Amino acid sequence: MFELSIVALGADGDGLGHHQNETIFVPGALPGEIVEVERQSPRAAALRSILHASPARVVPPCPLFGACGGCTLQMLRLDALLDWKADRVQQALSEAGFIVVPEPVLFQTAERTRRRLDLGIQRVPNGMVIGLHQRHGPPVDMTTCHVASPEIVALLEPLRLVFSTLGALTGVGDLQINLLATGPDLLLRTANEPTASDRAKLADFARKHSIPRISWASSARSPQRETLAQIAPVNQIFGPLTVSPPTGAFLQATPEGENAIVQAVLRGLPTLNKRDIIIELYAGCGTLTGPLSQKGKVQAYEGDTAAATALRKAQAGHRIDTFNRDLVRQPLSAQEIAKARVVVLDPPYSGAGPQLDAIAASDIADIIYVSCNPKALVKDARSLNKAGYEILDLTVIDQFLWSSEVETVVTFSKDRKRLRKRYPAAA
Ligand SMILES: C[S@@+](CC[C@H](N)C(=O)[O-])C[C@H]1O[C@@H](n2cnc3c(N)ncnc32)[C@H](O)[C@@H]1O
Repeated sequence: MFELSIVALGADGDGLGHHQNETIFVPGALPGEIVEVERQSPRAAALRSILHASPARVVPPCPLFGACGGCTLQMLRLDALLDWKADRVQQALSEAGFIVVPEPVLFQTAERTRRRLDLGIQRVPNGMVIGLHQRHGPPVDMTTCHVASPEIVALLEPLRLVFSTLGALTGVGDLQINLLATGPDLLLRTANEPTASDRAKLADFARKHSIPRISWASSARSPQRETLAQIAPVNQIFGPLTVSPPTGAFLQATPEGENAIVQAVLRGLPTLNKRDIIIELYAGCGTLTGPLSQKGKVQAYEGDTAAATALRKAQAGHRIDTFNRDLVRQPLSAQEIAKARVVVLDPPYSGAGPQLDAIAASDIADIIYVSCNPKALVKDARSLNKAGYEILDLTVIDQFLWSSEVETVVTFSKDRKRLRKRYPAAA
């Protein structure tokens, strides 16, 4: 056991201190605290007692705190959490080489509004556990939750009961819940295929609880999905678009978080006329495509075939052309990009990879980048910095309360007029 001064939070939200020239991570400790810890591994220690507490420390509101892996930062005041997320993003952009990083517009989602959850399922001797996984451990039964929408939490007990009767669920499984405009859309993953009796039970369950669709996929992460029951249409609204998303589709975590992202993207657009082309990369089912189509002609690119098909089906009558294209194997070339007035991209966690090089080389004036990973943002933003772009607008969004996840919308520009207007003192 030894004493440690916590000087910062690491990228995963663990307290970070230095001991005998080594950096040690302490889950549960906050910057400014002096703590007593016990070493668990060369780089990690367990918090044993707090000798001096941070003024930002609060009593975690959820009784599952400490067991459930979902809200590891619930001991931190929410405003301090948002400040930490904003600092991380600003530091990431400085690290990428930007000398001027504007103060971000900040947004934090409300409690109990999460509409998308990936839960673990585990059969136990006296029933079925459904919940978020412990850090590096099994799922913890989600008997209550301070982040998930109450509609989702209310469904968990009936799901435990029906799951405990399924032949396909002999051990562990996964459940993805997307709360769409039309109701909960469920995707169950198990190692074994559902039996005929499982299918009948889940169809009954769908009818009884007004669940529009329940689908199944193999735990082997196969892309193949099977609809077990569909009792009503499945839709989601993205601005002027009504899309029927495929089961398990990507959806922004909260409705307010989605709106904050959309508003930040629209704010980043240059003045457009009707003929101007907006190239949108990593479009998913159209979260941004719908609102963008009210501003210009959108060419939307998405790698997932099911998502691109759903978006294409919804595009009729709107200024949208959807393309199913893998942007790692076949990135848009600099010449293709140069046809647009602006590029909007919302890449996956790993960042934009080779696609970013072509964007940087295209010399397009304005780029709006939506990021869900500050580390990937550093790498991608560095290429844009080297290519001469500056930051016009920055928004930081916390839609994963009490976790280390953070979303960012950055508008990069080379348009001297826009930049002069934004930074008149520098002109
Ligand atoms: C963060 S999501 C954003 C989706 C959408 N913009 C939204 O807000 O709902 C990233 C998207 O990138 C897509 N994607 C991942 N890898 C890709 C690739 N190599 N090529 C094209 N799209 C890809 C995913 O299928 C997913 O829809």
